[in-house]
Amino acid sequence: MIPGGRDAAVRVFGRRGRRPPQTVPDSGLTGPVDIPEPKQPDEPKDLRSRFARMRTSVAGTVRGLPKVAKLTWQASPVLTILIALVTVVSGLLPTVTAYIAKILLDSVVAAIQHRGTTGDIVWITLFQFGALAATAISSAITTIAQSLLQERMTLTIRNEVMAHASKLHLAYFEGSTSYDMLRQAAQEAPSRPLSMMTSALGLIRTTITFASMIALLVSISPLLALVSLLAPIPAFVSQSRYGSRAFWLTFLMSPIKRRMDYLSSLVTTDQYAKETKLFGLGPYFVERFRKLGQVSYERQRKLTVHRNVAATSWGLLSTLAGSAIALYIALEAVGGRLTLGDLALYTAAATSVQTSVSGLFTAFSGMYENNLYLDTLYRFLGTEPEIVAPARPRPLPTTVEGHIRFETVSFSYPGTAEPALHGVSFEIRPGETVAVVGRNGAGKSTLFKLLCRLYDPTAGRILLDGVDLREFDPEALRTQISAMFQDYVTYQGTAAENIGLGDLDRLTDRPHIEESARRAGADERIAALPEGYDSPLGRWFDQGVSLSGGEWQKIALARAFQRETPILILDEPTSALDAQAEHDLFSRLRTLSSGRTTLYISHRFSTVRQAERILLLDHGKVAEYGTHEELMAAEGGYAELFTLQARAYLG
Ligand SMILES: Nc1ncnc2c1ncn2[C@@H]1O[C@H](COP(=O)(O)OP(=O)(O)OP(=O)(O)O)[C@@H](O)[C@H]1O
Repeated sequence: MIPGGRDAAVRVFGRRGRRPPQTVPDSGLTGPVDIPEPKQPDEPKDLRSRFARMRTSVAGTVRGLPKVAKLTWQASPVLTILIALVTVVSGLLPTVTAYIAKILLDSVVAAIQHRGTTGDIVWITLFQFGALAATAISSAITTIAQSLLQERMTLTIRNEVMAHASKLHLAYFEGSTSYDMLRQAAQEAPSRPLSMMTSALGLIRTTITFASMIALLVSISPLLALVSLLAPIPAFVSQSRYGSRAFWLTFLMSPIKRRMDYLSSLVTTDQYAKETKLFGLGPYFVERFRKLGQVSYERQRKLTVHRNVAATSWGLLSTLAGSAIALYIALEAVGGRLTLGDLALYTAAATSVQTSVSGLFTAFSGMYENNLYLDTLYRFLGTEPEIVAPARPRPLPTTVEGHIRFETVSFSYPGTAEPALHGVSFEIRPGETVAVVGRNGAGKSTLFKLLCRLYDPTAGRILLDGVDLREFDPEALRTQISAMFQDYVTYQGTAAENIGLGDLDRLTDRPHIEESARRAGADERIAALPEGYDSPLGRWFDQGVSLSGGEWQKIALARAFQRETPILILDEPTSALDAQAEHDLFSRLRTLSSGRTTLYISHRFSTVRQAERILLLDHGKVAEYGTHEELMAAEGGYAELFTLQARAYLG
């Protein structure tokens, strides 16, 4: 679902539109390509609210500055000081240059009229050279400092984004709005603080130029100063308006861009290539991508054209004012009220004030636009992880026994009405092995996720050795659990790394890794690889070995066995294993799980019956719980499913 999908659909088709909202597909795979955007905050229409909004955005932008300055300082104090010094100097240079030009012209006139010497002219030219050289050097320093800062700041921010993302709760990654925010923070935001800083420094530099120039202008003609001041305002207004629209479009485009990225990955990633080819989906996906791209381009085109046409039209007003000023000065010179040097100075000053004012506005609207992106970054960085340690976490017992108790646990995934678990109560004694069974969607994996505290129950509680899981530090709790999930990860690394990552403390402990591989039944295959445990797995490597599905599953199992914990959780551990490998694993599991509380999910009843107790879930509720014999004798749901499968085997 895109954020506000249903509302958005209503906006597109109307309340009693051509199609009922629920039939509007927003996956991007079929249906209209003009995927509606989430609602953009309304543009204020009347002057008063526009002014109020401007005040808010100025305040917001200014408030954003200290954070950015801090980031820049953190990235490099030396470069920050350097760039600040150069800014002040380069702010003054245009005024100095203009003043030197005036003196030079006046000296030339004086020399012509035999009131001065050529020596004066040489000196002034030397000064002029100095000022021009300083301008060139300061601009070079700015470029160098900026690109170095850019590198460092991008690294700092990407680090922060990664560090924060690694702390966030699982549900955050599963919501589409938060996913968009994460995408913005990871891709757009890293370059923004420096742009913001550059704009802010530009603002300071321009202010210095502006103040010194205006001082010159006011002393000669206040009217001239006023006209130069007012002319560029319209250009600013249009800039700030389109700046915010550009942000919204990039942000809002996320849903459409996300679908484009997905379509592109369907065609360009090895993972999907087989199916895409078999079903002949390639050209279809390419065509969908093209259509979505067209919509995205059209929206971007409209904005770019409007933004630039408006800016240029308003900018013409400023040009007109500039020409009027030039005429005024020229007439004054003809009238003999100004010297030739004054004429040069005023022309330079007036032009400079005008460019400064529009520069000020441009810098400010740049800051405003960057600030909107930064807001997203800060909002992301400000998102509190929902699964956190309590203020005073209870220390884990020195030996965790693995006594698990669910007390009327209910759970609904965020944004869903239907509970995935409903009033679930059961108990597992320390060291016991329990198989969890049930139809697809019954809530089995959810149960495991709650036990690992990837989510917290909506109601009820889960106890480990008599203590509510929420009283422990979740990270400490997870060190007590080894788990293999249904959708395990296949790391693009060596076989040893793939297993070693299961226990960071023993990442390079080769004998232990080999033992874990033996436990999972992966050792023979790894030994047969070209470089044994050091063989790279996966296609990212030139010499990477492609493993079969079952072989990968054994590696993932070995990773789970790498940790020696009191609780072992396996979500369909043998779904990809052959019959022999499955049999071997379950034979070993008896030894492997001795003294550990073990839970596994399986749809194969031959393995399920080997568990000490069996928990049957049905529509998120505990339907049956007991030994195989008890449940068979009860002739309930378990007995029915068991017989169904057994009969199929016996023909
Ligand atoms: N991340 C999620 N967000 C929202 N709903 C979810 C999420 N994961 C699972 N669900 C829903 O919760 C219910 C239980 O899912 P769960 O994965 O626990 O089922 P399961 O019993 O493990 O199924 P299977 O045997 O197919 O693996 C399902 O109806 C599913 O649609």
